[in-house]
Amino acid sequence: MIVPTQTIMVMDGSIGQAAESQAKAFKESSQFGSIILTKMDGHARGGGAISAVATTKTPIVFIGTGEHATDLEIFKPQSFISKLLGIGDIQSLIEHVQSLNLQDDESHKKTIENFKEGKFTLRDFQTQMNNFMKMGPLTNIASMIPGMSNIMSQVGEEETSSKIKNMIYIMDSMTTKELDSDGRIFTQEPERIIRVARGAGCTAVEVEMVLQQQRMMSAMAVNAKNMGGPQGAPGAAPGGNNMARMMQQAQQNPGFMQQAMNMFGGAGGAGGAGGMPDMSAMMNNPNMIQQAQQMMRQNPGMMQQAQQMMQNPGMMQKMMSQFGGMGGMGGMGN
Ligand SMILES: Nc1nc2c(ncn2[C@@H]2O[C@H](COP(=O)(O)OP(=O)(O)OP(=O)(O)O)[C@@H](O)[C@H]2O)c(=O)[nH]1
Repeated sequence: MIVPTQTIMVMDGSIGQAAESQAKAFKESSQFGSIILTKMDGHARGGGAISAVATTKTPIVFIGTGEHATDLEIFKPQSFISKLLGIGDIQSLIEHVQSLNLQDDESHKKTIENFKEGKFTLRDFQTQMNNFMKMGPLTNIASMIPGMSNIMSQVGEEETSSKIKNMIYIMDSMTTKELDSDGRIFTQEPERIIRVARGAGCTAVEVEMVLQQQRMMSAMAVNAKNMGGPQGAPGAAPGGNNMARMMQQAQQNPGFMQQAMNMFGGAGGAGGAGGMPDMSAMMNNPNMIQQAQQMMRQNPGMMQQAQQMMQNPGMMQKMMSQFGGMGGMGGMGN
């Protein structure tokens, strides 16, 4: 004979307002002592659970975030409410980024250094993409960032992560010399693009997309440097406080995230997941978001141009055929 010491009600996070009546009925029949709210990894935000908790006066103890037994997390009211209100879960994001210990990562340090000097090489791009993949399932990350979960739901986890992986394969197929360059070497010797495409098992256009994105990032780096900015301030090492400050800024202006994502392609178009490297850089460089914001304010045309470029495959081809004389996106930000 089993004598349970604790009865738990497991409730699907997507149940909505039916949560109240269901919880009430269960409470009356089985007097449960706590609640587990499942499927919080999906689109559901679990708003109905609030009324379930209120009517039954029973706490939520865990949330389910996946299909495995290990995908149970301790329920954190603050995170839950932030997500419910769509303002992102800054605290979890900070903890997550900190848990990666990027400040001890040599290539990450080098990227930050380069960026401060107004440089952003293909290797920096590769580092950023790899870091982004290290952060775990993208939908989990997206749900922590204000305004980003909507965008992710348009593009989809699988599509986004496979695009990022493709970009990584492309950069993995580059030589040391190419990676450490600003990318112009590909403009001067276009046959390199063909070689990389063959190595990565993709088309030359896809390689050119990667190069184009790196050019945009590098234009940002140049702009950031020209504008000066506070990055030279002593103690401005990437870390908790700066992170918090940076994310606060993002939170105050959630539209910016969306703009940034749109700028690099958003849904549709071969540029699809292009927003990712940018997001990653922003998350890892506390000053970047500020500077990017400033830059876009000063140069609103850039955003439009970039958007058009990414959404128009014909334009890509035209650019491809013009290789030689092309200053590319890099010139645009100046
Ligand atoms: N993504 C995700 N899937 C979940 C979560 N919790 C449960 N699932 C999946 O949802 C499906 C249904 O889960 P069950 O535990 O069988 O649900 P149940 O309420 O006992 O179902 P019945 O016995 O049919 O009433 C399974 O495929 C689970 O793996 C979660 O938190 N996230």
